Amino acid sequence: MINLNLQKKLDSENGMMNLDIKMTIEKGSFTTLYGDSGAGKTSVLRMFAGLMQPEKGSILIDDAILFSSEKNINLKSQKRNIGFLFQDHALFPNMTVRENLLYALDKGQNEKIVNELIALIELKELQNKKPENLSGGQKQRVALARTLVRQPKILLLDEPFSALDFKMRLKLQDYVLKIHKQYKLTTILVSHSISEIVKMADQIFILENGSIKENGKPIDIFSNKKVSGKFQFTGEVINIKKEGFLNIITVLIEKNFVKIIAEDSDLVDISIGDFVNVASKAFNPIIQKIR
Ligand SMILES: Nc1ncnc2c1ncn2[C@@H]1O[C@H](COP(=O)(O)OP(=O)(O)OP(=O)(O)O)[C@@H](O)[C@H]1O
Repeated sequence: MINLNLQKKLDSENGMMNLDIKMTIEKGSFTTLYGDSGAGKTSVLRMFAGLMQPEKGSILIDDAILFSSEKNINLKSQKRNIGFLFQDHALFPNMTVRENLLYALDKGQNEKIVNELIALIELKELQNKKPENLSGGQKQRVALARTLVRQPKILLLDEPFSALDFKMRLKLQDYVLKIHKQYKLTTILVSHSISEIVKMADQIFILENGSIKENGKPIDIFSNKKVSGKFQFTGEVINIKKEGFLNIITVLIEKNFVKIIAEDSDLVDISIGDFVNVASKAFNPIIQKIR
Protein backbone atom coordinates (compact mmCIF):
# COMPACT_ATOMS: atom_id res chain seq x y z
CA MET A 1 0.00 0.00 0.00
CA ILE A 2 1.20 3.51 -0.80
CA ASN A 3 0.34 6.26 1.66
CA LEU A 4 0.81 9.90 0.80
CA ASN A 5 0.30 12.53 3.45
CA LEU A 6 1.45 15.84 2.01
CA GLN A 7 1.22 19.30 3.41
CA LYS A 8 2.73 22.40 1.87
CA LYS A 9 1.91 26.06 1.37
CA LEU A 10 1.90 26.95 -2.32
CA ASP A 11 1.82 30.32 -4.07
CA SER A 12 -1.36 30.20 -6.05
CA GLU A 13 -2.74 32.89 -8.34
CA ASN A 14 -5.17 33.87 -5.57
CA GLY A 15 -2.59 34.08 -2.81
CA MET A 16 -1.37 31.31 -0.52
CA MET A 17 -2.91 27.88 -0.95
CA ASN A 18 -2.61 25.16 1.65
CA LEU A 19 -2.00 21.86 -0.06
CA ASP A 20 -3.18 19.14 2.30
CA ILE A 21 -3.56 15.74 0.67
CA LYS A 22 -4.00 12.27 2.12
CA MET A 23 -4.13 9.47 -0.43
CA THR A 24 -4.00 5.71 -0.13
CA ILE A 25 -3.11 3.88 -3.31
CA GLU A 26 -3.07 0.15 -3.79
CA LYS A 27 0.06 -1.25 -5.41
CA GLY A 28 -0.55 -2.24 -9.01
CA SER A 29 -3.49 0.13 -9.39
CA PHE A 30 -4.01 2.88 -11.95
CA THR A 31 -4.91 6.19 -10.32
CA THR A 32 -5.74 9.53 -11.89
CA LEU A 33 -5.61 13.04 -10.48
CA TYR A 34 -8.18 15.42 -11.91
CA GLY A 35 -9.02 19.03 -11.14
CA ASP A 36 -8.78 22.63 -12.23
CA SER A 37 -5.52 24.21 -13.25
CA GLY A 38 -3.60 25.20 -10.13
CA ALA A 39 -5.39 22.67 -7.86
CA GLY A 40 -2.07 21.06 -6.93
CA LYS A 41 -1.92 17.92 -9.11
CA THR A 42 1.60 18.41 -10.45
CA SER A 43 2.83 19.35 -6.97
CA VAL A 44 1.55 16.01 -5.61
CA LEU A 45 3.49 14.11 -8.30
CA ARG A 46 6.61 16.21 -7.75
CA MET A 47 6.53 15.59 -4.02
CA PHE A 48 6.05 11.86 -4.53
CA ALA A 49 8.99 11.78 -6.96
CA GLY A 50 11.23 13.75 -4.58
CA LEU A 51 11.40 16.84 -6.80
CA MET A 52 9.62 19.08 -4.28
CA GLN A 53 9.71 18.79 -0.53
CA PRO A 54 6.53 18.82 1.57
CA GLU A 55 6.65 20.95 4.72
CA LYS A 56 4.96 18.24 6.73
CA GLY A 57 3.76 14.70 6.18
CA SER A 58 5.01 11.34 5.03
CA ILE A 59 5.36 9.19 1.92
CA LEU A 60 5.29 5.46 2.62
CA ILE A 61 5.44 2.42 0.36
CA ASP A 62 4.52 -0.47 2.65
CA ASP A 63 7.09 -0.21 5.43
CA ALA A 64 9.58 1.84 3.42
CA ILE A 65 9.72 5.53 4.29
CA LEU A 66 10.51 7.80 1.33
CA PHE A 67 9.75 10.93 3.27
CA SER A 68 8.86 11.73 6.85
CA SER A 69 8.99 15.22 8.32
CA GLU A 70 8.69 13.71 11.80
CA LYS A 71 11.61 11.32 11.36
CA ASN A 72 13.59 13.77 9.24
CA ILE A 73 13.81 11.34 6.32
CA ASN A 74 13.86 12.57 2.73
CA LEU A 75 15.06 10.03 0.19
CA LYS A 76 16.69 11.59 -2.87
CA SER A 77 14.76 11.43 -6.10
CA GLN A 78 17.25 8.95 -7.66
CA LYS A 79 16.74 6.55 -4.74
CA ARG A 80 12.96 6.44 -4.99
CA ASN A 81 12.77 4.25 -8.09
CA ILE A 82 9.96 6.31 -9.57
CA GLY A 83 9.56 6.99 -13.30
CA PHE A 84 8.23 10.41 -14.25
CA LEU A 85 6.91 11.47 -17.66
CA PHE A 86 5.83 15.02 -18.42
CA GLN A 87 3.85 16.50 -21.28
CA ASP A 88 7.04 17.41 -23.07
CA HIS A 89 9.95 15.21 -22.17
CA ALA A 90 13.02 16.50 -23.97
CA LEU A 91 15.15 13.82 -25.62
CA PHE A 92 18.82 14.36 -26.34
CA PRO A 93 18.75 15.76 -29.91
CA ASN A 94 22.24 14.54 -30.85
CA MET A 95 21.51 10.91 -29.95
CA THR A 96 19.44 8.33 -31.81
CA VAL A 97 16.39 6.77 -30.18
CA ARG A 98 18.44 3.74 -29.13
CA GLU A 99 21.25 5.91 -27.78
CA ASN A 100 18.75 7.96 -25.79
CA LEU A 101 17.54 4.75 -24.15
CA LEU A 102 21.03 3.35 -23.56
CA TYR A 103 22.06 6.61 -21.95
CA ALA A 104 19.31 6.20 -19.35
CA LEU A 105 20.76 2.87 -18.13
CA ASP A 106 22.15 2.76 -14.63
CA LYS A 107 25.86 1.97 -14.19
CA GLY A 108 26.38 -1.74 -14.81
CA GLN A 109 22.73 -2.33 -15.78
CA ASN A 110 22.12 -4.95 -18.44
CA GLU A 111 21.17 -3.59 -21.90
CA LYS A 112 18.48 -6.26 -22.21
CA ILE A 113 15.80 -3.92 -20.90
CA VAL A 114 16.44 -1.49 -23.79
CA ASN A 115 15.75 -4.22 -26.35
CA GLU A 116 12.70 -5.34 -24.40
CA LEU A 117 11.27 -1.80 -24.34
CA ILE A 118 12.04 -1.26 -28.03
CA ALA A 119 10.00 -4.37 -28.78
CA LEU A 120 7.18 -3.58 -26.34
CA ILE A 121 6.71 0.04 -27.41
CA GLU A 122 7.32 -0.86 -31.06
CA LEU A 123 10.33 1.39 -31.61
CA LYS A 124 12.35 -1.02 -33.78
CA GLU A 125 11.87 0.95 -36.98
CA LEU A 126 12.69 4.20 -35.20
CA GLN A 127 15.67 3.13 -33.12
CA ASN A 128 18.35 4.60 -35.38
CA LYS A 129 16.58 7.89 -36.00
CA LYS A 130 17.32 11.16 -34.26
CA PRO A 131 14.47 12.91 -32.35
CA GLU A 132 14.19 15.69 -34.96
CA ASN A 133 12.97 13.09 -37.45
CA LEU A 134 10.17 11.83 -35.21
CA SER A 135 6.56 12.99 -34.84
CA GLY A 136 5.31 14.32 -31.49
CA GLY A 137 3.66 11.00 -30.68
CA GLN A 138 6.77 9.02 -31.60
CA LYS A 139 8.93 11.26 -29.43
CA GLN A 140 6.57 10.76 -26.52
CA ARG A 141 6.74 6.97 -27.05
CA VAL A 142 10.53 7.17 -26.85
CA ALA A 143 10.26 9.35 -23.74
CA LEU A 144 7.95 6.76 -22.20
CA ALA A 145 10.44 3.99 -22.97
CA ARG A 146 13.26 6.06 -21.52
CA THR A 147 11.32 6.58 -18.30
CA LEU A 148 11.09 2.80 -17.97
CA VAL A 149 14.74 1.90 -18.61
CA ARG A 150 15.59 1.81 -14.92
CA GLN A 151 12.58 -0.40 -14.30
CA PRO A 152 10.68 1.75 -11.83
CA LYS A 153 7.80 0.14 -9.95
CA ILE A 154 5.93 3.44 -9.88
CA LEU A 155 5.11 5.51 -12.96
CA LEU A 156 3.97 9.13 -12.66
CA LEU A 157 2.49 10.70 -15.78
CA ASP A 158 1.77 14.42 -15.89
CA GLU A 159 -0.57 15.00 -18.83
CA PRO A 160 1.73 13.11 -21.17
CA PHE A 161 -0.78 12.98 -24.03
CA SER A 162 -2.21 16.48 -23.96
CA ALA A 163 -0.01 17.90 -26.75
CA LEU A 164 -0.93 15.05 -29.10
CA ASP A 165 -3.75 14.74 -31.58
CA PHE A 166 -6.59 12.33 -30.91
CA LYS A 167 -5.32 9.32 -32.78
CA MET A 168 -1.89 9.59 -31.22
CA ARG A 169 -3.42 10.09 -27.80
CA LEU A 170 -5.41 6.88 -28.10
CA LYS A 171 -2.35 4.98 -29.25
CA LEU A 172 -0.20 6.29 -26.40
CA GLN A 173 -2.93 5.41 -23.90
CA ASP A 174 -2.82 1.84 -25.16
CA TYR A 175 0.97 1.64 -24.78
CA VAL A 176 0.74 2.97 -21.24
CA LEU A 177 -1.95 0.44 -20.33
CA LYS A 178 0.13 -2.37 -21.85
CA ILE A 179 3.19 -1.32 -19.87
CA HIS A 180 1.21 -0.80 -16.68
CA LYS A 181 -0.01 -4.40 -16.88
CA GLN A 182 3.16 -6.04 -18.19
CA TYR A 183 5.44 -4.52 -15.53
CA LYS A 184 2.77 -4.56 -12.81
CA LEU A 185 3.34 -0.86 -12.20
CA THR A 186 1.54 1.45 -9.85
CA THR A 187 0.64 4.31 -12.14
CA ILE A 188 -0.60 7.81 -11.33
CA LEU A 189 -1.78 9.94 -14.24
CA VAL A 190 -2.75 13.61 -14.22
CA SER A 191 -5.41 14.06 -16.86
CA HIS A 192 -8.10 16.53 -17.87
CA SER A 193 -9.85 14.08 -20.18
CA ILE A 194 -12.77 12.23 -18.65
CA SER A 195 -12.91 9.66 -21.43
CA GLU A 196 -9.20 8.99 -20.88
CA ILE A 197 -9.74 8.62 -17.13
CA VAL A 198 -12.71 6.31 -17.50
CA LYS A 199 -10.79 4.19 -20.00
CA MET A 200 -7.58 3.89 -18.02
CA ALA A 201 -8.02 4.34 -14.30
CA ASP A 202 -9.21 2.21 -11.39
CA GLN A 203 -9.65 5.21 -9.15
CA ILE A 204 -9.73 8.98 -9.37
CA PHE A 205 -8.96 11.75 -6.92
CA ILE A 206 -10.52 15.12 -7.69
CA LEU A 207 -8.42 17.97 -6.35
CA GLU A 208 -9.71 21.43 -5.57
CA ASN A 209 -7.59 24.19 -4.08
CA GLY A 210 -5.03 21.81 -2.69
CA SER A 211 -7.51 19.35 -1.12
CA ILE A 212 -9.23 16.18 -2.23
CA LYS A 213 -12.83 16.94 -3.02
CA GLU A 214 -13.94 13.50 -4.15
CA ASN A 215 -12.47 10.09 -4.70
CA GLY A 216 -13.80 6.85 -6.11
CA LYS A 217 -14.18 4.81 -9.27
CA PRO A 218 -14.18 7.06 -12.36
CA ILE A 219 -17.44 5.72 -13.74
CA ASP A 220 -19.23 6.28 -10.41
CA ILE A 221 -17.86 9.79 -10.09
CA PHE A 222 -18.64 10.89 -13.63
CA SER A 223 -21.86 9.09 -14.42
CA ASN A 224 -24.78 11.29 -13.65
CA LYS A 225 -26.89 9.24 -11.29
CA LYS A 226 -29.97 11.25 -12.18
CA VAL A 227 -30.03 9.69 -15.65
CA SER A 228 -31.43 6.17 -15.44
CA GLY A 229 -30.61 4.93 -18.90
CA LYS A 230 -30.25 1.25 -19.67
CA PHE A 231 -26.92 2.10 -21.24
CA GLN A 232 -24.69 4.86 -20.02
CA PHE A 233 -21.32 5.94 -21.30
CA THR A 234 -19.13 8.92 -20.64
CA GLY A 235 -17.46 10.72 -23.52
CA GLU A 236 -16.08 13.95 -24.87
CA VAL A 237 -17.93 16.18 -27.34
CA ILE A 238 -15.79 16.42 -30.46
CA ASN A 239 -18.07 18.15 -32.89
CA ILE A 240 -21.49 19.79 -33.11
CA LYS A 241 -23.00 20.22 -36.57
CA LYS A 242 -26.28 21.92 -37.32
CA GLU A 243 -28.48 20.19 -39.89
CA GLY A 244 -31.77 21.98 -40.40
CA PHE A 245 -33.65 22.00 -37.12
CA LEU A 246 -31.44 19.34 -35.61
CA ASN A 247 -27.88 19.09 -34.39
CA ILE A 248 -25.53 16.17 -34.84
CA ILE A 249 -23.23 15.83 -31.87
CA THR A 250 -20.18 13.63 -32.22
CA VAL A 251 -19.01 12.17 -28.94
CA LEU A 252 -15.79 10.22 -28.45
CA ILE A 253 -16.53 7.27 -26.20
CA GLU A 254 -13.37 5.28 -25.59
CA LYS A 255 -12.16 4.64 -29.14
CA ASN A 256 -15.52 5.09 -30.83
CA PHE A 257 -17.14 8.13 -32.33
CA VAL A 258 -20.85 8.12 -31.58
CA LYS A 259 -23.19 10.47 -33.42
CA ILE A 260 -26.19 11.71 -31.49
CA ILE A 261 -29.10 13.72 -32.84
CA ALA A 262 -30.22 16.53 -30.56
CA GLU A 263 -32.64 19.40 -30.65
CA ASP A 264 -31.52 22.95 -29.91
CA SER A 265 -33.07 22.70 -26.44
CA ASP A 266 -30.84 19.69 -25.60
CA LEU A 267 -27.79 21.75 -26.44
CA VAL A 268 -28.29 24.66 -24.08
CA ASP A 269 -25.07 24.25 -22.13
CA ILE A 270 -23.21 21.70 -24.26
CA SER A 271 -20.21 22.73 -26.31
CA ILE A 272 -17.17 21.11 -27.95
CA GLY A 273 -14.73 19.79 -25.38
CA ASP A 274 -17.43 19.12 -22.75
CA PHE A 275 -17.67 15.75 -21.08
CA VAL A 276 -21.08 14.26 -21.31
CA ASN A 277 -23.11 11.23 -20.40
CA VAL A 278 -24.64 9.39 -23.30
CA ALA A 279 -27.57 7.30 -22.12
CA SER A 280 -30.22 5.35 -23.91
CA LYS A 281 -33.40 3.96 -22.41
CA ALA A 282 -35.39 2.15 -25.01
CA PHE A 283 -33.52 0.23 -27.60
CA ASN A 284 -32.66 -3.36 -28.08
CA PRO A 285 -28.94 -3.78 -28.72
CA ILE A 286 -27.60 -6.31 -31.18
CA ILE A 287 -25.08 -8.85 -29.95
CA GLN A 288 -22.47 -10.28 -32.30
CA LYS A 289 -19.61 -12.64 -31.63
CA ILE A 290 -16.28 -11.09 -32.59
CA ARG A 291 -13.89 -13.76 -31.36
N1 LIG B 1 7.71 25.24 -5.67
C1 LIG B 1 6.58 25.91 -5.46
N2 LIG B 1 6.44 26.71 -4.38
C2 LIG B 1 5.31 27.41 -4.17
N3 LIG B 1 4.23 27.34 -4.96
C3 LIG B 1 4.30 26.55 -6.05
C4 LIG B 1 5.47 25.79 -6.35
N4 LIG B 1 5.25 25.08 -7.49
C5 LIG B 1 3.99 25.39 -7.88
N5 LIG B 1 3.42 26.27 -7.03
C6 LIG B 1 2.04 26.82 -7.12
O1 LIG B 1 1.16 25.84 -6.64
C7 LIG B 1 -0.08 25.89 -7.34
C8 LIG B 1 -0.45 24.49 -7.81
O2 LIG B 1 0.38 24.17 -8.92
P1 LIG B 1 0.33 22.74 -9.64
O3 LIG B 1 1.26 22.83 -10.81
O4 LIG B 1 0.55 21.68 -8.65
O5 LIG B 1 -1.19 22.70 -10.13
P2 LIG B 1 -1.88 21.72 -11.18
O6 LIG B 1 -3.15 21.26 -10.55
O7 LIG B 1 -0.92 20.68 -11.61
O8 LIG B 1 -2.19 22.70 -12.37
P3 LIG B 1 -2.18 22.44 -14.00
O9 LIG B 1 -3.37 21.59 -14.30
O10 LIG B 1 -2.30 23.83 -14.56
O11 LIG B 1 -0.87 21.81 -14.33
C9 LIG B 1 0.10 26.88 -8.48
O12 LIG B 1 -0.61 28.05 -8.20
C10 LIG B 1 1.61 27.13 -8.54
O13 LIG B 1 1.89 28.44 -8.89
